[in-house]
Amino acid sequence: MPSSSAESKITLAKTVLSRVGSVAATVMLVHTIIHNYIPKELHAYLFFGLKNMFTKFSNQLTMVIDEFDGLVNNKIYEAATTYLADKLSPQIHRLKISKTEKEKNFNIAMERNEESVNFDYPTSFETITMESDQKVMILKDLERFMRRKEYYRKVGKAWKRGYLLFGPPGTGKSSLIAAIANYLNFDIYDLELTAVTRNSDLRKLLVATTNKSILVIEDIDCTINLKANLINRAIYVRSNDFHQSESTITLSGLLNFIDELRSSYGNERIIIFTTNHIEKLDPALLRPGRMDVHIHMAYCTSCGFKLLAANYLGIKDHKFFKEIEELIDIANVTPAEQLLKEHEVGDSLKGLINFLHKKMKEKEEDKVTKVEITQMKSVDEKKESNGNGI
Ligand SMILES: Nc1ncnc2c1ncn2[C@@H]1O[C@H](COP(=O)(O)OP(=O)(O)OP(=O)(O)O)[C@@H](O)[C@H]1O
Repeated sequence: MPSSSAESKITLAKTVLSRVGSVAATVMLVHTIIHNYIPKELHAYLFFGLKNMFTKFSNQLTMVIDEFDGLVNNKIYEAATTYLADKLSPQIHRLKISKTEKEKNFNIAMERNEESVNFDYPTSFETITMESDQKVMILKDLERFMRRKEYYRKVGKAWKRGYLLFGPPGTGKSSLIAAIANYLNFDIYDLELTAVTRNSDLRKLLVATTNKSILVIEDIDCTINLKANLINRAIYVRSNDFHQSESTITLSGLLNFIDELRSSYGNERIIIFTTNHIEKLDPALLRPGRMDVHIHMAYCTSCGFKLLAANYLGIKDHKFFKEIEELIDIANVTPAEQLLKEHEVGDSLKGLINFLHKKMKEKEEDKVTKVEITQMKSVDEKKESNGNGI
């Protein structure tokens, strides 16, 4: 026979289940009434009211202080981080704050739930492999730019410089940006344009950046639809409407952004665009005054390989060098990553030789496929023209 305490537990469980059932039925009924009898336009207000009613019973209040207000820095966030800087470690991203009626102070509890990101990027001009003439040219240009504050003021131009880095993937464009930042001791602002939806937000972004900064827009050809934007640009210029609401960043918005950057005086700023396809860019973007210096990052040459081997492996010569140098000039590759795959110098170089042979084979196969496609096309065209001729 069940004991009386077991019986009371079963009764309690039944009561709880029946209450849950009736609450669920009520919720369903309310939901159906709202959807069937109340105009759609009033739904949002009604749900807002219900939500407010229920949150009155909650014992939690979530206060969110965002780092940015839109794209501009939020001063409250800055004040909060300054205040908390000496109280918290950088790994802490969530705080629980409480104060009971009897206590005088606020209690702050910490939650560790996010990884910190290491922004220490050790690339320098010493570790970048590129033609030495090109490296010297870039360094001279940067130094001249830094020296010329007075000159820019005198000629009435803003103290800015635009660089375009172009070349195949993996040829060191991002590494060169890091090297420039390290050399000048500038901050890098990586502008993720796909996250910016309006031209006006670009302007806010510009205001939010500090001096001594490098604004980077990577893969510019992929970021904005240049064809669509050419059309947008025409509309923009014709209507001369600076307040039109675009849903995406347009080429005209981007050009205005660069021009505004170039006309704001005082602070030294560098803007760098990168692309794997320079031929896709609008000439308006490339002209001097917008992009002053165009830097071609090419595939590694035998000379570049020697520099890379000296930097990465600490060697100036090796029995495998001859074979590598012969292959590398025709293989069109970027071998930096390959050299770091193995611990032993010999293994690294052997790995690179295998990689170069593989690339050469792929190139040959690619060539054969292309020839076959061209032959098939010409046969088809012949057939078509014969057919038409009948
Ligand atoms: N010229 C180079 N000198 C030194 N390291 C290089 C060079 N080119 C590539 N690397 C190395 O190869 C890797 C890829 O380079 P990086 O990301 O800079 O290329 P990228 O041109 O920006 O590529 P993507 O166009 O795909 O963004 C990095 O680890 C980098 O250190």
